[in-house]
Amino acid sequence: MQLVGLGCIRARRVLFSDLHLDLPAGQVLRVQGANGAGKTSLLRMVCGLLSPSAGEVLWQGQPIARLREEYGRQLVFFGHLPGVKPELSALENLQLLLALSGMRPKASAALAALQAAGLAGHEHAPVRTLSQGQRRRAALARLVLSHAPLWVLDEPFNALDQVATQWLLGLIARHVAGGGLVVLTSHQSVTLEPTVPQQVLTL
Ligand SMILES: Nc1ncnc2c1ncn2[C@@H]1O[C@H](COP(=O)(O)OP(=O)(O)OP(=O)(O)O)[C@@H](O)[C@H]1O
Repeated sequence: MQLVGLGCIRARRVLFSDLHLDLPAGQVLRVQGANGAGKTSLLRMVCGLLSPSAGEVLWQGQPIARLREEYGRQLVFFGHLPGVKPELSALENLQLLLALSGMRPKASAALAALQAAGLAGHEHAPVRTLSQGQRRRAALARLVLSHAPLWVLDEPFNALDQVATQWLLGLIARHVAGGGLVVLTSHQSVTLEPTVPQQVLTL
């Protein structure tokens, strides 16, 4: 992925401009900065959810604005809010999230992903009955099954305990080792495994 001369103006305020970055596969880009610096705005641009004020995002050499749905299938976006439906169970939510990205895994695989996310015993409970951290674990479980090469994760460690944090760090390390690309923000001082190639962008 390349960011080419990317600029962002929101509410008449320039958040960043002329941002150039080369992001080869097999690494993590960690975006950091103060509240309101523009981290989420940048992540939304990377996903094609927000149009840049200037410049463009290239994926495999092509502007993402031209790739549209084809690009959407190549990425997983995990936003600030976990995006799970409270009335559905953890299993149903996971199956729904995967179906939206064109995947129909067997129930056994989805159950195994939830168990890997530490939700054994909660697979069939409505998500509204789960804690904040458990809800986020349920939403993050899709990363276990996803084949998308690009993960865009906005504050993925929020509300996660130590065990879940280590689990997610392991998932990220495995994804990157397999040639995936991860763009994430985090206010927590979470340390990626030392083997994970990392770039840091401060806005
Ligand atoms: N929908 C919107 N319309 C107009 N301005 C917005 C909108 N969303 C965010 N902004 C403004 O853009 C700026 C950057 O917001 P953004 O969410 O990208 O920051 P952030 O770095 O992710 O912050 P935080 O660390 O608090 O999550 C803020 O000043 C915010 O007020």
